[in-house]
Amino acid sequence: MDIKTVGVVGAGQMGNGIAHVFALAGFDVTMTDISPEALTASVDKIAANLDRQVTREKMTQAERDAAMSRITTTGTLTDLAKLDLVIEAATEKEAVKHAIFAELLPHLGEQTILTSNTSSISITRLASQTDRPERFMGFHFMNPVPVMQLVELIRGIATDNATYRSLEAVVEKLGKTSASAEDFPAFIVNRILMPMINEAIYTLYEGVGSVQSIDTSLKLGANHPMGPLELADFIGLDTCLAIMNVLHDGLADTKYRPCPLLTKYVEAGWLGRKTDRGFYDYRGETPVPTR
Ligand SMILES: CC(=O)CC(=O)SCCNC(=O)CCNC(=O)[C@H](O)C(C)(C)COP(=O)(O)OP(=O)(O)OC[C@H]1O[C@@H](n2cnc3c(N)ncnc32)[C@H](O)[C@@H]1OP(=O)(O)O
Ligand SMILES: NC(=O)C1=CN([C@@H]2O[C@H](COP(=O)(O)OP(=O)(O)OC[C@H]3O[C@@H](n4cnc5c(N)ncnc54)[C@H](OP(=O)(O)O)[C@@H]3O)[C@@H](O)[C@H]2O)C=CC1
Repeated sequence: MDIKTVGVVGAGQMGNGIAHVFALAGFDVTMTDISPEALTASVDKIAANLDRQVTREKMTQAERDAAMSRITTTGTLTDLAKLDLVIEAATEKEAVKHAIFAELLPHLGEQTILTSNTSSISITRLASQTDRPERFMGFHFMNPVPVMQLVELIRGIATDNATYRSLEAVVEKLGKTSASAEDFPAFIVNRILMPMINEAIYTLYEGVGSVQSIDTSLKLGANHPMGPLELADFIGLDTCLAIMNVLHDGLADTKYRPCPLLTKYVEAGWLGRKTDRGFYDYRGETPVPTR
């Protein structure tokens, strides 16, 4: 299927990055969110990111304006129903995703490909709740979407080849690289990355190092662009905890036990950058470690 029109559900950090790269690649994008404020903030963020790319001469003003003109927003989820491709990028909670699909499905175009940007949840289980498991896939972008090269493609048990090939072609058109992952908890990137982040939080919890020493160690000792605690704040601690819970429940191995300190931060509502506080406090001019 030749995909031209794309719907994005959820205008958080991933939704806005996804809309950004699709609009820039020439797709018409419609975004929706339950929060009108999130939609406005998302469009502002895309505009600011594109402006920076113009300033740094990565694109022309005309390309920036054309990309912005391809993005529309709506508060009505069913406005996305007749598009070629829908990408669900709402909060990492299975019940939220099911509710979105349940509302959308009665209106969804027969040929529309439905995908989820989930970081960890079973694609087969999500697909089984829809009327189109053969045209349902995991379509996993990395954060920040405009910068990261990889997109994981995850087939559910029933996904057909035509759907897989359509999404492979879309990734190519975005100028990104796809990697195929089987449908097991957290797929490839997060199966490996998230236990590393969780272990960094245990290292903090057990007093082996401070926030600063743990992040400095991995940045300068392993050449990671961000320390694991800085990265956890960047991803969102609620998302990190949700992924660890999927790994723990899905693989039934205690090595995936979420660190109690991670749970405590989430319970406090300290979710990282998006709430201005996590392992660092972002309310001042420079981030200050909270432990
Ligand atoms: C949880 C999941 O399900 C899966 C995941 O996504 S896991 C998370 C994966 N992501 C990572 O591991 C990110 C690790 N961090 C990094 O790679 C880097 O720190 C970074 C790319 C985010 C920033 O790099 P940096 O060198 O410190 O910053 P900086 O020089 O300011 O930025 C580099 C470029 O990225 C752009 N950029 C940085 N942050 C951005 C953002 N949030 N949105 C858009 N563009 C951004 C900058 O504009 C700059 O672009 P140009 O090269 O065109 O000028
Ligand atoms: N953060 C990351 O690094 C990555 C995340 N992902 C995945 O992408 C998805 C989104 O994550 P992320 O962008 O970080 O999360 P955010 O918390 O930044 O954004 C989620 C957005 O979805 C909105 N939302 C919640 N319920 C609904 C609904 N029923 N309909 C429409 N919108 C809704 C939220 O609104 P409100 O705030 O009002 O609840 C919020 O604006 C998750 O599945 C996550 O696992 C994938 C790759 C990387």
